[in-house]
Formats: sequence, structure tokens, C-alpha cells
Amino acid sequence: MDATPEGGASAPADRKAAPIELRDVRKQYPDGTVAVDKLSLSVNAGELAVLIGPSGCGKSTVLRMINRLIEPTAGEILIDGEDVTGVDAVRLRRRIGYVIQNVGLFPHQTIHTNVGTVPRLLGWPKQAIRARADELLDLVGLDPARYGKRYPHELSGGQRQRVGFARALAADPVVLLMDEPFSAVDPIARSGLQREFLRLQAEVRKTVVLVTHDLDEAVRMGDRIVVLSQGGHLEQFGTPAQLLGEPASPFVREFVGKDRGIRRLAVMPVTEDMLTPAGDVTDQLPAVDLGTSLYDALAAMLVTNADYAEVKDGARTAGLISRHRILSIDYPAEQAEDPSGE
Ligand SMILES: Nc1ncnc2c1ncn2[C@@H]1O[C@H](COP(=O)(O)OP(=O)(O)OP(=O)(O)O)[C@@H](O)[C@H]1O
Repeated sequence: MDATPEGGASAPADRKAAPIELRDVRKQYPDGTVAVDKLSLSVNAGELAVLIGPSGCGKSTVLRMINRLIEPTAGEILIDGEDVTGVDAVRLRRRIGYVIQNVGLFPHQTIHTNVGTVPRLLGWPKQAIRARADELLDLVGLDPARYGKRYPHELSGGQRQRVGFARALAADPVVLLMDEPFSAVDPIARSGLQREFLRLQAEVRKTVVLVTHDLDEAVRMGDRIVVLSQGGHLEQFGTPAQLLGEPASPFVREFVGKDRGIRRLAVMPVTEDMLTPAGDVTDQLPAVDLGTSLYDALAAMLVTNADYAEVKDGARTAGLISRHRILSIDYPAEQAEDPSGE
């Protein structure tokens, strides 16, 4: 049940995130196109799942069936165990945050008003809406006193996108759906925004389904990644490390590409068992923390032209990691499946 029933008097206490389950979902458009067929998957509460796959494989269709902007032809979609196809679509959408590429802010409304859209529809009192909008703007790193009264065109693309996140989170939805939310901003702003979003997600822990066509983004952002091929066919649903280390099909292997070895370093941490004892002289070596990605550790060595990096565990030196150790990470699944070693 909604923590703030329509006409309710106050802002909600923090709601927990809800799991999402798709059971044998199918979407056939009126012209006969089967965009998604027999798709089943479960996203845990508080998990960030990324949908990725080639153009036209049905990513947006899946996302938009979850909030019923598109009605599935068959199958069930459950949010918190409840089949959404039986729920009033408008009420459903008020429990689901939705962020799209160009944000879709209302151009003639201030940032405050934009962020307060759903709470207003839910009938919250004015003061509660205002307080919530301020809180959310703070949360996404925009000073409400400075930006609240502005109009969308008076913000940068990245700032507008943050307002989009704030608006999507305003009524404390149990699920957040995001369709290419970072693709409209330039690459530098994009990585900042991705980091910001991960920080935000660590705080609010929503169940997030994010559509992207950018594999790096998927690897960086996803707790798990769903790889779809044409017709919404599920190729693999796994952690970034599983996807890159053990592609489940030739399709996934091709999709993650030949540079998956490098990408994989970005999702593998430096661990104690990789270290050799540190000698006396560590002054000249770059230092990285235990748990840093192998990619970052390697980058630290490359920029200083060192063969080793000192690995710190707090103030303590845990040991050294070598370039060679990082570059000799093996790929058991690949070797087993591909005797040519390609
Ligand atoms: N309204 C529609 N009527 C008919 N076919 C449609 C409709 N909307 C989408 N499709 C088709 O359904 C398939 C899946 O489309 P969808 O937009 O879900 O893919 P996508 O993976 O999000 O693609 P992209 O990465 O290019 O945005 C495509 O073949 C598309 O042409």
C-alpha cells in the first residue's frame, strides 16, 4: 500500500524498495513485431539491474512494460509480489520513478515545482512538498536556495539530469526505471553524473532498472547486467565480473568484445592473496588501497612507470602488487570453450 495515500497528510517515512519479477513476459506490437518473448527475470529489492543489448532488442519495451506505458501481451510483471497488470496504471506510476534521456522537465515550471510534481499529484500539503523538494535537491548536490527558483533552461544538461533524478525520487518510489539517463550529457559530465548517481543509490537503495547501450556504463553501474538479444531473448543475467569473465553464450562474448579482459580488470579488486611481501623500499612506488580495482592499480603503475604498487590497508602496508600479477589473470571459461585461444 502507498505510504502516502492520495490526500494523505504528510511526507512518507522511508519506504523500502520492492523486488521486480517478470514471468514469461511477451510483447507483440499490433504490426506483428515480437519485441519481447517469454522473458523471465527477477530483480532483487535494492538492486541496480542494467538492461543492455543491441538496438531494437527490446530494452525500452521491457522497461516501459514495468510501469505499463506499454501493456504486455502475455505474462506477469510483479512488483513486491503484486501483478502490476491488475493495478490502476496511474497509481502504479506514482509508485515508480521514471527517468528518461532528456529528462522531460516542464519548461515553464521552476525546479522546485518540477521536483514536487508527484507529491503534488499525491496531495501532499504544500510545506511537505517544499521540504521534500529541498531535501532531494540537496541529495542530488544542487543547493535548493540557488537552483530551486530557476527554470530548466537556466541549468546545464548535467544539472537538469540531476533534477530529473530528484523528481523521480520525490515521492519515495519503490522502483526507479531509467531509460538511457546519462546519454544526453557529454562524456565528461556523464562519468561525474554516473558517480553521483551511484552515491545517491547507496543512500536511497531503490530497486533500479537502467537501460543503456553503453557497456562501460553497464559494468560501472550494474550490480547485475541483463544482456538481451533480438526479440528480448535473455542471453545472460549476471554480475559484471561474470559477464566479462564467463560469457554465457557466443552472443555475449561477441557483445562484450575483445577488450573484455581490460574491462574485467575494472570489476576485480586487489585482494590479499595477490600480494607479495613489501620490502623496505616502498617510497618510490605508487600506493593504492586494498580493494582498489586492478584496472586502477595498473593505471597507477603505468603513469609512474613502476612494476609494483604498494597496497595499503588503512595505514598499514599490506604488501605489493605487480604488473605481472595483474596481467596474468586467467580466463578459465574462455580457455575451456575456445581451444584456438582467440
Ligand atoms: N510501437 C511499436 N510498434 C511496432 N514495433 C515497435 C514499436 N515500438 C517498438 N517496436 C519494435 O520493437 C522492437 C524493440 O524495440 P525497443 O525500442 O524496445 O528496443 P530497444 O532495445 O530499446 O532499442 P534501442 O536501443 O534502439 O532504443 C524493435 O524491433 C522495434 O522496432
